Amino acid sequence: MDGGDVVRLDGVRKTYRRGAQAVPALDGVDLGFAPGSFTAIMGPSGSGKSTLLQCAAGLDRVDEGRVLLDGAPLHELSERALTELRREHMGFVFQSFNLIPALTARQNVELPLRLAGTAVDPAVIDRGLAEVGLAERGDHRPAELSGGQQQRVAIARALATRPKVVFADEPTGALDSATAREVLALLRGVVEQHGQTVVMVTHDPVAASYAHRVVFLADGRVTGELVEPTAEGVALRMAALEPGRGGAQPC
Ligand SMILES: Nc1ncnc2c1ncn2[C@@H]1O[C@H](COP(=O)(O)OP(=O)(O)OP(=O)(O)O)[C@@H](O)[C@H]1O
Repeated sequence: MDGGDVVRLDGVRKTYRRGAQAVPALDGVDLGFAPGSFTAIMGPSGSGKSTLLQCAAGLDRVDEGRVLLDGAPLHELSERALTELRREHMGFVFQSFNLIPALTARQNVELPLRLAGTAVDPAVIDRGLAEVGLAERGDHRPAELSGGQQQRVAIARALATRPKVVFADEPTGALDSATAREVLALLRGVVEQHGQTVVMVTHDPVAASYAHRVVFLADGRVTGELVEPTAEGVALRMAALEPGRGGAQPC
């Protein structure tokens, strides 16, 4: 981690209120994502993974600390400036694809460019669809595509503006394992071919093994990381973070 990180979190704290109760979701997180890196965020349920992604993307405000995108402090920007910055420099991929049902695959991929007021070059959209293996499917609506194909459209859409960083929240959570592997290989390929930066939250050790690095969270803190992870190595770390989930422990 250094000053060249695309995204940096420094001393980030975030506490939610549930009635009179304070729920600390992030409890002093220092983390950087280097250009061209693919990072998986893992941890037990409630450990703060989604909150970390939301804060890193400026979708949620931090209580303490700083979030920097290419050195620009997100926490100091107005909502309007944040929205514009997200449109231009961030891509998002979700578990449930979040495509617009009434639009074709091509129109879905074009959407971030249109929202950002950028001219749409049909050749660029063709290339984007071809890159995700959907050159022939541009005119199909989401309902006419399989789950894996829909997620490929979502990846092409996330990359349309050539963003600095793509945030993926459980991108394979709704896919069968063979399709999930294809989508993950595609994501890793994108990182390697275009030097894109991807930050992915996942529960799945196999999904995490496609990343260059896995960061483990527990109780809102970073508890460790694995570089060039294997699925087995990740599963072992997760078992240590989730006592009682392995089945061997007495009830
Ligand atoms: N909007 C909210 N209001 C109140 N508490 C919240 C809110 N969002 C998250 N929390 C709490 O903050 C903590 C961290 O939640 P978060 O969703 O970031 O965890 P997570 O690791 O993504 O969990 P999961 O794997 O179950 O999705 C949890 O205790 C959660 O209940």
